[in-house]
Amino acid sequence: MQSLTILGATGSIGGSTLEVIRRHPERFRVYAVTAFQRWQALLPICLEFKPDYAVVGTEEDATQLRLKLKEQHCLTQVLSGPDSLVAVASAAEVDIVMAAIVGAAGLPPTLAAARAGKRILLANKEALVMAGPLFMTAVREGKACLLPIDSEHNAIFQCLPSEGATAANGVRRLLLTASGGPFRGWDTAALRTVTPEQACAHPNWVMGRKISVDSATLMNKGLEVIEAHWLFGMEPARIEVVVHPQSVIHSMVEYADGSVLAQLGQPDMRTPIANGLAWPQRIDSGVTSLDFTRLAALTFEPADQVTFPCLRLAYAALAAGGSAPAILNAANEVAVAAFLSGHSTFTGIAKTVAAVLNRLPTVALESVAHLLEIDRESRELATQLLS
Ligand SMILES: NC(=O)C1=CN([C@@H]2O[C@H](COP(=O)(O)OP(=O)(O)OC[C@H]3O[C@@H](n4cnc5c(N)ncnc54)[C@H](OP(=O)(O)O)[C@@H]3O)[C@@H](O)[C@H]2O)C=CC1
Ligand SMILES: CC(=O)[C@@H](O)[C@H](O)COP(=O)(O)O
Ligand SMILES: [Mn+2]
Repeated sequence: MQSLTILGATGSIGGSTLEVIRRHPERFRVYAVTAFQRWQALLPICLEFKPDYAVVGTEEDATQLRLKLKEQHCLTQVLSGPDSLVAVASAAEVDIVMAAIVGAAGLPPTLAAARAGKRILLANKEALVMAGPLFMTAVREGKACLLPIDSEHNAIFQCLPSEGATAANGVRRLLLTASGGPFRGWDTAALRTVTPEQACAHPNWVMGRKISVDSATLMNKGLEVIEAHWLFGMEPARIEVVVHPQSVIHSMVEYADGSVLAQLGQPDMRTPIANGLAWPQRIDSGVTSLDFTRLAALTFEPADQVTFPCLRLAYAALAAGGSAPAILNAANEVAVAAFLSGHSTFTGIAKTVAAVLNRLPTVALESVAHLLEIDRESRELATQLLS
């Protein structure tokens, strides 16, 4: 029996994780679940999975949740705040941590899980993008087992030899597939007036609002290029993006002999989640088979980095190195939040990210404290530019 902490249990990835775990009560028990503001959504999760701990954002919300749980005779203890996230991610009782908080808020508990040597199922790509070398050092030093959950990276992980991606084992390039998002084929003029609802209507995947907007700007693919660089130790020039609107092929690895290995499947996150939970074994995820006789054509095209400059900005930040990916990520988080709350335009996202990257110097990352200071500064500048 393996014991699991689910960071971000009330989100889209959190929900899919619980669906897979529900099928395997003999294999997994839930040690802790966390949410931020939606403590009401944590209540039924606690009642069903009976975790030892539940963590919410504030002590006020914790009091409310405690009351409701007591009424139902549920023994789950309720904690609050960022330190409690770190505690449940690194507790000795925990074997596996699902890192599914959205954004930079997920970094401290995920880093704590790495230092504590846990099996980390990494969905929270922003943590790796902002902290790349610091995070990978923590994984190495903590002897953690880092498994990618992001569908593209999980696909690549499945297509790579067990020693990973290096030129020495004959890997020529990694090919990340991109759906192109809901605005594929649109021009910049049309993008100026799109609404959050349009941007969140992903053609193939049902996901949280922040990642849905990132998919629409192609920043998601940019973050994924940086994520692939750190996960697989692959140089940026050998990480390519190809638009594949059907999202059936989740990514590919090309080898020196010209072979291309691809992972295919339904666009359903329960597949990579089950892969991470059971690796190196395979378990039922609840995902149905692909019916090849009913699949329409699988098509491919280049990404439009002129209309969607975020992908280009991410490649540039990766090339610049040091603090640039953290600045890119922080500015993007602020700009996406402004767009989602109606305070900025869709095209304003790329403009804000570019402006913040232009104004702040790229420096070497010295420590996590230094990184968090850069994150704070970048958010401050992005907020100023948007006001
Ligand atoms: N959804 C998907 O299919 C995929 C997602 N990912 C990545 O996984 C991560 C999660 O995405 P997704 O599930 O879609 O996101 P959601 O918005 O659906 O869920 C986010 C979760 O994080 C919690 N949360 C939000 N802000 C904070 C905070 N400041 N402190 C603590 N917890 C917080 C939320 O709590 P509350 O509910 O209380 O707000 C919720 O549990 C992202 O990094 C995303 O890029 C990667 C690949 C696919
Ligand atoms: C499910 C997943 O991993 C998302 O990151 C998804 O890939 C988004 O799709 P696009 O960014 O390709 O539109
Ligand atoms: Mn992805």
